[in-house]
Amino acid sequence: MLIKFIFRPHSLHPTILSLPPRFFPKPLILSLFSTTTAAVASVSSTLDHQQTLPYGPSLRKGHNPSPNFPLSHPHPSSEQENESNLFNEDSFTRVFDLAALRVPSERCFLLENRLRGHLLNWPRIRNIARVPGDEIDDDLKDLFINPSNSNNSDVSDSDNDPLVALNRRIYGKAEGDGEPLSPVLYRDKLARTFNSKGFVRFRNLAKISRPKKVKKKKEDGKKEEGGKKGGIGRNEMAVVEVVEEEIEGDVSRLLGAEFKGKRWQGPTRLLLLDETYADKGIDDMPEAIKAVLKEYGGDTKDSAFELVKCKLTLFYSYWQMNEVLEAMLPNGMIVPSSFETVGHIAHLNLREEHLPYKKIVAKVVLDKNKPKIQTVVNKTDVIHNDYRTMQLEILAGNHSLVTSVVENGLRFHVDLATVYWNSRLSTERQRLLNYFMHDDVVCDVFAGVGPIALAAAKKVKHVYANDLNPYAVDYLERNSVLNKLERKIEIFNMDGRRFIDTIFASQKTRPVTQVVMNLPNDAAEFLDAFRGIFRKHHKDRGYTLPRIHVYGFSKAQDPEFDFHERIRIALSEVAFDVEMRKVRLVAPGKWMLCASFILPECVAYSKTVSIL
Ligand SMILES: C[S@@+](CC[C@H](N)C(=O)[O-])C[C@H]1O[C@@H](n2cnc3c(N)ncnc32)[C@H](O)[C@@H]1O
Repeated sequence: MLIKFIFRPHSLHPTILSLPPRFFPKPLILSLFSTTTAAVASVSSTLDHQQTLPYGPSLRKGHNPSPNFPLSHPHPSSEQENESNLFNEDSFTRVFDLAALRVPSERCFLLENRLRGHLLNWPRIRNIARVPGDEIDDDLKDLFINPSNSNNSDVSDSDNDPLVALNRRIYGKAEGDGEPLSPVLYRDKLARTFNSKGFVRFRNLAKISRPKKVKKKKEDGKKEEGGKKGGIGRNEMAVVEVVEEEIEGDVSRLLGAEFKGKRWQGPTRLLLLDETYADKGIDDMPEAIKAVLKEYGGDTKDSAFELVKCKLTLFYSYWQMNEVLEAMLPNGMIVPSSFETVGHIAHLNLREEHLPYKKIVAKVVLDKNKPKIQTVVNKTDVIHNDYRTMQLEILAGNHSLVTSVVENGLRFHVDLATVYWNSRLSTERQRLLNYFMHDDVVCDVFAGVGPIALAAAKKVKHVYANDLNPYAVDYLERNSVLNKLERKIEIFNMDGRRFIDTIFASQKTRPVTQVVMNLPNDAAEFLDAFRGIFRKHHKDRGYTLPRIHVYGFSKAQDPEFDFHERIRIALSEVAFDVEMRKVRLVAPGKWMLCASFILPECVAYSKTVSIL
């Protein structure tokens, strides 16, 4: 699978960055800033520049709650660096001050529609936020909204107003408003006062009787992850908090966070307003918002509609790969923002200029693509060995290069250290498969771990597959068993030229109708092996001439013509039709091509053969 690579130079204005100075390599800091401290833009200077910043969330906006959080390893990664020490994730925490409408939960969707265009609308942030204290039990809600409905036997007869009764419980006062009881006595009193169903009504009271759960500290000291999927909540990528004054004698521990004395307003939600309204008062708000407040909120003291200030905190996990890299790589450097994947392995192709930052880049790629990606590698050299295996350096994650890939409905086990695999060719392989018919017999000369051979085996009558690399043959065998295709495929481990001779010379093999030669660097040069393959047969017996699909590279001005020429030379024959197709551009000016043709009769029955 290929994840698109977008190379684009980034140009963070240095004075508005609120990242610690050590994000930048020293020479750059010296050339761009008069002092290193200038690089640490203060919260106020960040805000000063916010007008010039792009709309939407950005690491250059908001403020870092701990701007001086030291980065343990500021500089380009060295070989010894431990992944967890490369940079401090807390440096990427940004707090944004916002305004929000606090509305009753049951109305939030209706109002979300009505206020469209005035809401925050940031990627991956829901406009409707839940905050601690926005929910209450339905039973409690009834009690507050319709006090007269209350049939709670715990409400003392003398207390006609259930709120007063509840207040008594909260403050633990004895009858006659005596001294507050100690929490222990108070709890004891509550326990005795309630019947067995009492705890059902006041679930939080039941909770406080239980010992508090000790949160497990993660080994690496990181914040806990998980929680509600895609939503906003603590320990996730973002959290919303309402900024409000402290209420004296916080009672939330007794009756749950949702009960906040007079401020309690039933189940509510926050509708996060557009960032441009952050500092505005009600009067400065657009008419649509004012209308909602007027219509539903008014001046009623108990109204749940209110304009509140809140803080939206975005953590390291919120930011996308390119945003994090942009902040860390030196100004002007092209940000590597995509990679190829093979199973759990992300395969980078870093440029020379990225190499000093390769570990940082790899860690970000890993962090941002977990759990699918478990290992990040970089290709260190061009492929130039016989087996076409890549020279890879493991940069982050687990060190296993054995992975499993699903292609064309088949599963392949591959070890990138010892065998060839290229996910970019999956479309081409699929195209080739469409060419094959049920009664075909396919011969794959350079089969690798079997992406073409096994997919063909699923469709055609029989397959002969070969590879020179013993590791590839081993995986090809395993993959044939894994996909339950071992009966339809025969596997060989020999040089391609010898394999062609073996298959066509043998009396035992079935007549081959399709030949695949996918070794683009030099497959055309193997074509001479087809000279005289039917030399021992009589032409009139009507042997099927196989269709050959051969791949090749060309850097020529006219790549099709160039490749055609090479095929003609290899077969020593000029008069035959070749279907030529450009597969893909593998490097600037270098094409991969596929030529398909029926082996000319004069070549197959030639009396002169190539020397093996
Ligand atoms: C480009 S890979 C293609 C593998 C497979 N067809 C695929 O699409 O993944 C070429 C394969 O040819 C094998 N090879 C290289 N030289 C060979 C030779 N002389 N004879 C047979 N196989 C060879 C390599 O080991 C490698 O697995």
